[in-house]
Amino acid sequence: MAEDQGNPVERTLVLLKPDALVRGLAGRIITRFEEAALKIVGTKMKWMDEEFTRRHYFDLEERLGSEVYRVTSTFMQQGPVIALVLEGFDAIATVRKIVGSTYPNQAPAGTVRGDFSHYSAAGSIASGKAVANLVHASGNKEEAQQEVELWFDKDELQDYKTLAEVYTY
Ligand SMILES: Nc1ncnc2c1ncn2[C@@H]1O[C@H](COP(=O)(O)OP(=O)(O)OP(=O)(O)O)[C@@H](O)[C@H]1O
Repeated sequence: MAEDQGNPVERTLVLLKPDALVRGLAGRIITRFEEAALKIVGTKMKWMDEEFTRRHYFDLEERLGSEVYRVTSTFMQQGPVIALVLEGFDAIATVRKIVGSTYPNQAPAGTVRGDFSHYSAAGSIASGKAVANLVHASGNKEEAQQEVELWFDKDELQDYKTLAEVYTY
């Protein structure tokens, strides 16, 4: 895969957050990405600690304040996460579209967050909790590159062809 009408092949990072795993939704969420012909090129399971959470969400405190950072950091360390690197045309925007907006109560039906969750920022922060929104997905090119590098060594990423690439593109 090189380019599709000007759309470049991109790699993006997805985390299935602890709420996705404890609810047994990992397989169903991964299926949504596979159904959209996104290719899994890297995967691992990790229980994040404070230091790694800070590295992943390095700008969250500055962007959204210390309370949001505190609840999000606690939430992300409640259980293991599954990290995926997905590859495809326009993968960064495509994955964000499949995932839906940050606050599940605003995410349309048909998106992962809209279908499997319903929390709002206001309700969550009022009860001292993070927005349990099941997935993290890189927001833009720069973030995707930083996050893939943070989570994966080069030799942990695989190069192979899917049937869609062989037969469709
Ligand atoms: N107001 C809030 N109250 C509680 N938790 C919040 C709030 N805003 C954001 N969060 C948590 O912080 C995470 C990071 O927020 P960010 O603005 O980066 O959204 P996002 O890019 O959609 O989410 P993510 O980075 O997890 O993909 C959110 O996914 C959510 O879990």
